[in-house]
Amino acid sequence: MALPSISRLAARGRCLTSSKQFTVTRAVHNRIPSSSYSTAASSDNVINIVEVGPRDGLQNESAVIPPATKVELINKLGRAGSRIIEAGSFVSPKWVPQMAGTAEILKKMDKLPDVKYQVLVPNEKGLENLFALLDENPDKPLVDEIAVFTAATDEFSKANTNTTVAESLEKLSRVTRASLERGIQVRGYVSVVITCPYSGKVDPARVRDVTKALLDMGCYEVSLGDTVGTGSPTTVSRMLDSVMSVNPVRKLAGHFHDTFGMGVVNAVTAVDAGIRTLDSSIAGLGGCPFSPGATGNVATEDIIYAFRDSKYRIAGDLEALVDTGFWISDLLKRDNSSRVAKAIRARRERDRQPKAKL
Ligand SMILES: CC(C)(COP(=O)([O-])OP(=O)([O-])OC[C@H]1O[C@@H](n2cnc3c(N)ncnc32)[C@H](O)[C@@H]1OP(=O)([O-])[O-])[C@@H](O)C(=O)NCCC(=O)NCCSC(=O)C[C@@](C)(O)CC(=O)[O-]
Repeated sequence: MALPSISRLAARGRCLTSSKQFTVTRAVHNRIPSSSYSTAASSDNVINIVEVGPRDGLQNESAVIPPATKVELINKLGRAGSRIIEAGSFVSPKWVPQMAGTAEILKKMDKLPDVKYQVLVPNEKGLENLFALLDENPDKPLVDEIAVFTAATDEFSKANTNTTVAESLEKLSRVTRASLERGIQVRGYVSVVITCPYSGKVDPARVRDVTKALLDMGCYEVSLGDTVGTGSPTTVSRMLDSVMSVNPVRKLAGHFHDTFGMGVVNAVTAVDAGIRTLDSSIAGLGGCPFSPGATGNVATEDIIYAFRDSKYRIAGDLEALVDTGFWISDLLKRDNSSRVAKAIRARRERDRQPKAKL
């Protein structure tokens, strides 16, 4: 990916990132009673959560979800303390019909000043559509960043975006450059970092190299996706050792699906390895349309609970997030996949029972 101006643009992207550091206000703290939050992203004790529920969580739902519901979900998450929200995607509606209304959602959602909103963009067409929307709405900064995505295997990349990995990196370098030129920072995803649903076990060296290509083209961070959710602490550690041998850990994030119930332990493994950004989905919503059998992301509620009473600080009001998770699960008529949310609801019900007289 040796495009001449990429490293210069990457440097600009980094400056943008630091100029966008958010200031914590008393009002924000007041809204987040159950956990403290600092935006000092360099602090070793802060874990950032990227809430992917409105995008990764909803993209696989077969029933049409009205845009107003998606807007309300995004607003509820922001009010419950989520600080980075993936709000939708500018992918082809023929490929992922559920994401078709993203432009309308961005226009209608509340854009909270202390929340960073990102959208997924697969190619130049998607970026053109996003730029057209931004041009039509010059007074409202609708998004803070985009996310581009590729995979560690050609087989998955073909199924997901109709390109090989090499072709996709070439396309994404153009998308990244154009986005950075417009002052919009870019996050990258690598899918199938442990197992590919089409070709099996994935060589960690492939993940290492694709991650490096995304960082070299100017992504400020790369999220490592266990798309299928087969990872365990051993395989995740092995993959991270390889990726971290050439890529700075502070530019990596963990994105774990919970198919085998390993989402939380894999997230803890990633944090132990030095990663400080985790992707998760409210109520564990989700699944990738091109990863048959995979379930949703690890639940946001479970991640927040896992680090409670630890040295780490994570933004988010757990009780409000539990309410949001049950609200959306009930609307979608699906089971809430968060064990923590279920336990908290059971505790609330017990607390409501009249106490037996001694
Ligand atoms: C990349 C493409 C578009 C290539 O799809 P393609 O069919 O090869 O595209 P094309 O360039 O040949 O264009 C075909 C038609 O689609 C249109 N088109 C082309 N691009 C767009 C666009 N952006 N928005 C709207 N329309 C578009 C284009 O204009 C044309 O329209 P026509 O001339 O036939 O009327 C397609 O494969 C696609 O949209 N794939 C998206 C797949 C997807 O969204 N997957 C889920 C997200 S990734 C994920 O979930 C994993 C992640 C990130 O969460 C991490 C993890 O867990 O691993």
